[in-house]
Amino acid sequence: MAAPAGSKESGTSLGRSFCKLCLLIFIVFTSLFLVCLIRALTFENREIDYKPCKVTDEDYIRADGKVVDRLVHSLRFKTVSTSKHEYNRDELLKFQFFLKREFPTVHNSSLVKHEVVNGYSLLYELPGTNPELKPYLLAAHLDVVPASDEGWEHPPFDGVITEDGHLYGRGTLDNKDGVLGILEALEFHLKRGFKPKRTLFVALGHDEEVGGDDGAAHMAQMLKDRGIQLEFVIDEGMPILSAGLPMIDKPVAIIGAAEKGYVTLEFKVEVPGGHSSMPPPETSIGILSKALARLEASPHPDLFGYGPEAAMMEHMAPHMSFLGKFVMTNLWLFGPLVSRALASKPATNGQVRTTTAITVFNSGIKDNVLPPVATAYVNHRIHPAQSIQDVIDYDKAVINDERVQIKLSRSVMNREPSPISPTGPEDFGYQIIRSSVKQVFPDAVTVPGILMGNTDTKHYLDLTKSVYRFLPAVLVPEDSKRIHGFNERIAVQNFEQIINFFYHLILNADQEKLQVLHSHTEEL
Ligand SMILES: CCCCCCCC/C=C\CCCCCCCC(=O)N[C@@H](CCCCN)C(=O)O
Ligand SMILES: [Zn+2]
Ligand SMILES: [Zn+2]
Repeated sequence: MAAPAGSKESGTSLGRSFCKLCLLIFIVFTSLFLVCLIRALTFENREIDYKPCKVTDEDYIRADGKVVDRLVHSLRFKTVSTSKHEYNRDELLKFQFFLKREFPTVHNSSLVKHEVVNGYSLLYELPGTNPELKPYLLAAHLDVVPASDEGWEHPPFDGVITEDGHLYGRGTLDNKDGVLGILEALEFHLKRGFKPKRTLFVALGHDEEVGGDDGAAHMAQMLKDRGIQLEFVIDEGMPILSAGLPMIDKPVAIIGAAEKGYVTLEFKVEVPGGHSSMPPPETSIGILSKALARLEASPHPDLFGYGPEAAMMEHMAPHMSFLGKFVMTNLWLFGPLVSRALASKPATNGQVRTTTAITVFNSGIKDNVLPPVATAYVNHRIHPAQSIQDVIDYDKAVINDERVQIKLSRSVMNREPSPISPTGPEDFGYQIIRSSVKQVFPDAVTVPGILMGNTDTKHYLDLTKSVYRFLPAVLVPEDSKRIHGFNERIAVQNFEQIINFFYHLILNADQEKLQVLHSHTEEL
């Protein structure tokens, strides 16, 4: 017969049950710990380091007065794009003539074919001596987003260099650093008699910030019409993060093997107008504002592990502290923790979900008139695991108000997320970029990742599967606010590194095939 509740016997059996539970919990946690420990200890670093090009001290380009002056002068051209087909044509032409004057070897060498495309984009071809080798393409863009002096420590188009060695200006990070970096490296190569074995293209678009339809799209079509397929493309993209990533204290070069999708949705509320002395309970502004507030309060789902972000963290594992390796080689268990860490900052939240940014709100006629229409634009950057339709369906469900009309904005080029480019040990383009990073930034860890922004590479996807978005600007996550924001700036010393990255990339890409330096798997 069961002992009555509260008697001595029931207390003993309760104690026994509690001990069994504690033992079970201990066994489960110990087993989990042992599984994680074994995985961390046996994690195989599959990276292979390849033999980089041989360089000597003369092969290093110094950002001397003239080099820096060229970048400073470039920033002063207000090559601003405002909307599709709307960009400053006069400033683009002035910039174009400046580049022709400042890079005479690039523009006059018999080794270089140079074309002006659709009036303002610049396409260069350096035919290789070995036609068997597939060409590659270096891309950048000449245009910038708008900027006014307000909010800037130094006027955005003055090109001021501060005492701590930072050059301030619109375009220093996005993307005149890329344009001048490529041209400085190419001019240096050509002056030293460089003749490529592998054909090299350089494509400088003039309207990337408004979709690239007039620039990169035309250059891509020209290459397609010539029957050209590319070994790889590298364009602006992710940076080298010198800090800000969990459990790693080395600089991390994130090579964008994919880029998120892009969709801007128009939200509209139309109601009868009228006299503001007899208002309804909610005006069009009130209805739309509440709907948008619901959108901001309901972030799109966390999709950590459904895109390249998990591989990015796993590639960091061999370079982390033991705790970091313990966590990053066991994302099956710690993934939610890592994704929460990434989601905690605007600069890294875009790695784990589709982001939502309310960027435009228009409404109102006069202070005593009820507004008949309220309109807002919301810009989403779409995680590779979602589609434009998924985003629209989610927003509709969150807003859940028939009075709010939702439609695709026609003023911009909406895009699904890109395919994910190969980043394996044998993938030529990815490994060439890795090798070049290591030659200029020997302490940096290189990992594949996803670019949250968008680039002209969407126009080159038919020419190769190997598309990478990377530029070795050395940043911390907080610097992301400077891109398209106030006080965009680059350290002059970092610009010198960018030039040398492209110098080494051009040499490394000119190899016929990868030559293994050593494989980490041999170290185990
Ligand atoms: C663990 C990952 C941490 C990530 C931290 C990243 C910090 C961000 C630093 C650099 C990002 C550079 C982005 C430059 C590429 C974006 C270029 C751009 O502005 N593109 C425009 C194109 C608009 C086209 C119109 N449809 C854009 O994306 O808005
Ligand atoms: Zn850009
Ligand atoms: Zn931009």
